[in-house]
Amino acid sequence: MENLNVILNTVKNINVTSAIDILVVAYLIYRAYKIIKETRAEQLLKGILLILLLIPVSFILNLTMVYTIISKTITIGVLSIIIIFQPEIRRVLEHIGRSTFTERGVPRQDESIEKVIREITTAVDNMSESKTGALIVIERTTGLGEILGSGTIVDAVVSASLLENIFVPNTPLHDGATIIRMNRILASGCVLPLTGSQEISKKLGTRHRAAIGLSEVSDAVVLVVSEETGTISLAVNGKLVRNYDRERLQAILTKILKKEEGKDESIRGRVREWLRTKKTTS
Ligand SMILES: Nc1ncnc2c1ncn2[C@@H]1O[C@H](COP(=O)(O)OP(=O)(O)OP(=O)(O)O)[C@@H](O)[C@H]1O
Repeated sequence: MENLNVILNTVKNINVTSAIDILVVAYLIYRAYKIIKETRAEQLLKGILLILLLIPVSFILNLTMVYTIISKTITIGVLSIIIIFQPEIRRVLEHIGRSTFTERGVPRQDESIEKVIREITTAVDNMSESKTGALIVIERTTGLGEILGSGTIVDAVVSASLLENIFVPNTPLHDGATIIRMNRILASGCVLPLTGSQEISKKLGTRHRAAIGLSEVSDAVVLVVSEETGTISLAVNGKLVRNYDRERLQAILTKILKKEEGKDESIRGRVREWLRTKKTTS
C-alpha cells in the first residue's frame, strides 16, 4: 500500500517537462523497436521487457526477494544486453546517423545511377545465364571501410564486362564479394559477415548467408548469383528475396537506389515536408 502511494505521488508530480521527457523516451523506444522488429533481437527484447515489468510489480506487491534479485542483477543484465545486441545496437545507431546525414554511397545524378544499375543488371543477368557465382554489394549510407580492408582494391568505373570478369571461376578475385560505391567498383574478394539466423533454408550456403549477414548490419543492397542454379537473389535489411529476372531486378534496384526527385531524407527535410503538409491540410 505504501509503495502504491509512492507511485501515485510520483504520477501526481508529473509536469510538462517530465511529460516531454517521457514522450521523447517513448518515441526513441518505439523507433528502436521498429528497427529491430523481426530480427533475432525481437524475442530477446520481449523477454527482457517482461523481466523489467516484474520490477514495479514486485515493488507494488512487496515481493522483496524478487525485487532485490532483479534490481541487483540489472547492471550485469545491461552489460550482457550490450554484448548480445551489439549488431542490433550498431544498426540502430547507424539508422539514426542515416536519418541525420544524407546518402553518400549512391551516385547523386539520376543519369549516373541509371547507368550503374544498367551495368550491374546486365552483368548479373549474364552471370545468371552462365551460372557464374557472384556476390555484389552496393554501398549506401553505412560505410563499409572495414570490409574493404579484407579484399583487394580495384577502384574502377562500374561496367558489366569488368564485373563479369571479376567473377570468372578460378581467377584471383572471384572468391568473396565485390563492393560498389557510387559509380566505382571499390574492391573485390571481400569477406562479409555471415548471418546467424536459424530461419534461413538449409539449402542456402555461405554465399547467400554472407549476403543476408551484411544486409543485417548495414543498409547495403547485396546481390547474389547462385553458382548452382543461376538464381538471382537480393538481400536488403536482413531479408533475402530470390528468383529475380532482369526486368524485376532493374525495377527494384531503381526503386531502392534512385532517390525520389527533390526528396530530402534528412531530419530537417522531413520536418519541412511535415510542416508543408500541415499547411496544405489546415
Ligand atoms: N563470408 C563470406 N564473404 C564473402 N563471400 C563468401 C563468404 N562465404 C562464402 N563466400 C563465397 O561463397 C562461395 C561459396 O558459396 P557456397 O556454395 O557455400 O554458397 P551458396 O549460398 O550455396 O551459393 P551457390 O548457390 O552459388 O553455390 C565462396 O567460394 C565464396 O566466394
